[in-house]
Amino acid sequence: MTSSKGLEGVVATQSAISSIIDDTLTYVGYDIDDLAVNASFEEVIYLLWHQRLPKADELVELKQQLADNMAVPQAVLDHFKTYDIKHVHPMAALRTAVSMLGLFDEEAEVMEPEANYRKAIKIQAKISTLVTAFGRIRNGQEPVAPKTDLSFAANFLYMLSGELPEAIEEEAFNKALVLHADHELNASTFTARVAVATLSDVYSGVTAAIGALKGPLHGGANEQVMKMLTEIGSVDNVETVINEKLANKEKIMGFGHRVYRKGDPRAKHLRDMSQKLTKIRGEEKWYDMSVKIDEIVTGQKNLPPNVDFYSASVYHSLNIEHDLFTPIFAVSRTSGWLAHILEQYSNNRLIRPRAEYIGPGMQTYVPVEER
Ligand SMILES: CC(=O)SCCNC(=O)CCNC(=O)[C@H](O)C(C)(C)COP(=O)(O)OP(=O)(O)OC[C@H]1O[C@@H](n2cnc3c(N)ncnc32)[C@H](O)[C@@H]1OP(=O)(O)O
Ligand SMILES: O=C([O-])CC(=O)C(=O)O
Repeated sequence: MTSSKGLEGVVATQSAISSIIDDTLTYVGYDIDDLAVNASFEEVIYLLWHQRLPKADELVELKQQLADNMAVPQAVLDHFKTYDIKHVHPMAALRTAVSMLGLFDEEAEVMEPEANYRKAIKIQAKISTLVTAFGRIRNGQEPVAPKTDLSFAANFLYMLSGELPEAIEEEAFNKALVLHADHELNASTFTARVAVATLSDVYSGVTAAIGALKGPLHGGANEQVMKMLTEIGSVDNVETVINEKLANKEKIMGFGHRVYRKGDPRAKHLRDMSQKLTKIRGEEKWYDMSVKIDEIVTGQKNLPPNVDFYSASVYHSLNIEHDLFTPIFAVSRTSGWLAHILEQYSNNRLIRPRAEYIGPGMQTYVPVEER
């Protein structure tokens, strides 16, 4: 038995949700370049969950269902006040909060497809409320109730800041949500599928996925990108700092990918938004620094930026606190996780690979006093 480290190149399941072929990403056959320019996040949610775009009335219905389900139990919000919130990573808080949501859902253990679909709506609707409420409560502010006539993207920004977003902010945030929604069998989606393939419940699947997304080699990289940009501080410092990191064999966050070779097709959309938004904010340095880092890393290492690189300066330009970047990724990717969870249930088999054993051969037990 031989193993593939990190399961590289292993095809572990079939899926009709998204595909990456020759560096082209599609959701249900729609090119991400097309969706990024034209689709609302709500349409993408429907697309991923139903494997087709919604008709007008179906979209209205989904928006209404999401709006109707945004409130979270007060006890879950109160839980944010039971620990030292300023010293807790928001992804850790989100992981626990989503798990807690399951405790208040009387259908949590009901495994009928209709009940699982209802849970998908509830989780997708409530995750925005959780992230924005966390962001406010830790700053001593009260959570802001959603405005049900706003889009998913606008509502998130409204609930976070308490102010209605400008059109360009809503457009940029919607695009970011669309771009992050699904990505074939990435680590967190795989985690979700493994969890529910035991026929565990939907909340367990999403909670497990949040834990996997949190790490800096996956979704956590966007926060680390902003940390790096902040540490570098100015365009003049880029060359020295990046060359030193490369010489020390340090990984540059936001670069490289297990699957893409020529480049991540999502990055250019985020790059364009970063350019636009940093200019509007009068903070072009974040974009300029990012471009220079990109030139060096891509030029020297042939490692193009991934989705996490330019999203950092986009979110920063939307006045979002840096440790909320990964929770925002989770808000979007929840749509993909849920699509994969529903797909896994619909044609389930336990996921249980093998390990190539490399430990000692057969040994004989020796009592503790004789060792
Ligand atoms: C949404 C997402 O999850 S996108 C990915 C987000 N993560 C990051 O941006 C973190 C930085 N990137 C990385 O760590 C990696 O590129 C990953 C985790 C994305 C992919 O990892 P893998 O496919 O396992 O590649 P692996 O880590 O083995 O790297 C292969 C080689 O490229 C190098 N490399 C890969 N990424 C980077 C990087 N960002 N900076 C510098 N070198 C890198 C490795 O050091 C390794 O070099 P070596 O062969 O000389 O040892
Ligand atoms: O697919 C991956 O390995 C990581 C990634 O880009 C994503 O999850 O969006």
